[in-house]
Amino acid sequence: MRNHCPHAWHQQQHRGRMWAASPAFRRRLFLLRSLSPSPCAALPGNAACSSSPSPSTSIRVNAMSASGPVYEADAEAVVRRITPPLDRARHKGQAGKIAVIGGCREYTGAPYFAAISALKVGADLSHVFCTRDAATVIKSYSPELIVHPILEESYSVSDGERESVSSRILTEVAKWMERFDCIVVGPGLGRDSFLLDCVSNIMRHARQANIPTVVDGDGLFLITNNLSLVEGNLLAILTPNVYEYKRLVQKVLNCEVNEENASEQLTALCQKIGGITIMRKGKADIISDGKTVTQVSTFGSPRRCGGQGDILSGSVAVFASWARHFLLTNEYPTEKSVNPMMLGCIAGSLLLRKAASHAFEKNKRSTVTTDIIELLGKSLEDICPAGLLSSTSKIILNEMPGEAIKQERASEG
Ligand SMILES: NC(=O)C1=CN([C@@H]2O[C@H](COP(=O)(O)OP(=O)(O)OC[C@H]3O[C@@H](n4cnc5c(N)ncnc54)[C@H](O)[C@@H]3O)[C@@H](O)[C@H]2O)[C@@H](O)CC1
Ligand SMILES: Nc1ncnc2c1ncn2[C@@H]1O[C@H](COP(=O)(O)OP(=O)(O)OP(=O)(O)O)[C@@H](O)[C@H]1O
Ligand SMILES: [Mg+2]
Repeated sequence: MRNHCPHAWHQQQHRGRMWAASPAFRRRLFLLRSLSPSPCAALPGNAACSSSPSPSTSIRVNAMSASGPVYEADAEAVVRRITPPLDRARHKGQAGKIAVIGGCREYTGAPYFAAISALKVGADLSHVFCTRDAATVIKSYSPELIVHPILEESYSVSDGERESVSSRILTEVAKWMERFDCIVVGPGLGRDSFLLDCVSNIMRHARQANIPTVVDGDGLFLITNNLSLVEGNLLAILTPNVYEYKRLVQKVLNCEVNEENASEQLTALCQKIGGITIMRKGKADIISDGKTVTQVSTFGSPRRCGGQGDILSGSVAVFASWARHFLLTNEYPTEKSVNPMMLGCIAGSLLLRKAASHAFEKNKRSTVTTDIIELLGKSLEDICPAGLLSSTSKIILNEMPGEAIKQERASEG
């Protein structure tokens, strides 16, 4: 009879209002808004699209897409939501341990950029697994990185040694693997066939150990020629640039990139590779996991200096592991429909773009990747100030926009 009692009805209403006002409800809403599926994105070829987004959501429609809108992610809300508080009770490692697999004779900048960006975003430890030639150079860039000189290229291994060297490399990396929250495969890896075979083994091992894996740069060259390395791995994220995307589309979909149906094609690509997450980099970063499509198009910088993709892959690794941890520890009833890999891409893309914008403001045409890395901290601080966060206040404060937190901090003196 409880339901017939007017007092009970009022209580229910009151409880409903309390729930709607609660941080938990708003948190859920934020994430759902950020990841609301594009009505056009569900099926490849589904170009008909007439529905518009609810006016109550903060999602903007990108009218540039000829075949239908791709919704802009509420990326600031995502960053605020998944960034963990700086809590005095936490110990080293709890904010994330990242490893970059990359770095060879030719490229030492790319793995450095990815690994140092992971630290600057907020991870506690950042490792690099690279060749011996590259290791000393990378160590000299920064004492913050833990550098393992274990990879080998064909020129340094005789035919007879290959098997034993390959198995030694895997054993060495496997020792560390369980500790990592995410690995980034590919920045500055090079394309040596023996080295890529060894990295394939590392990727298989990471997959068995359920370690999220961001694949970028030469890692994309590797997987484009061996799709089974990522096929069906829901913890894999690919971050192709315009050329890497073109090669992937040609290989997987057997056609050319179609700008008219960009979101449908990206969705089809994700589905064809078994529901992995792909962030197609460009003027807008378009992100899909084969079920939903969203984009981040906040203006960054007109400078296209090399290395910005490396910052992105390191940042995405940190945010993806934070998002995964966040969803696991906050008992989301909707967690199955919120993909932490997509949240990681959204957050990483926004942060890189904000940092690139600040760096360009300061350095104009001479902006280089190092300038952008230096501004990752300020950019995150603008969105999600570190000083006020604590384990007890994180939810309330995290609900507030960065500006409001700053004002509150100022009024507190
Ligand atoms: N400082 C460093 O050490 C850097 C190293 N990098 C590494 O360099 C390696 C190669 O990456 P890249 O992005 O340079 O890849 P690619 O070697 O595929 O491309 C090099 C450049 O060639 C051109 N290109 C490639 N394919 C093309 C096509 N189909 N049509 C027309 N032009 C085309 C583009 O200008 C492209 O940026 C990766 O391991 C990457 O991580 C980059 O991340 C940049 C910074
Ligand atoms: N035309 C563009 N306009 C605005 N931003 C862009 C444009 N192209 C790329 N970006 C931004 O730059 C970032 C890096 O993308 P880019 O295509 O340069 O990667 P990349 O080629 O892999 O870089 P890297 O030199 O590190 O390998 C992306 O997140 C994207 O946000
Ligand atoms: Mg790249």
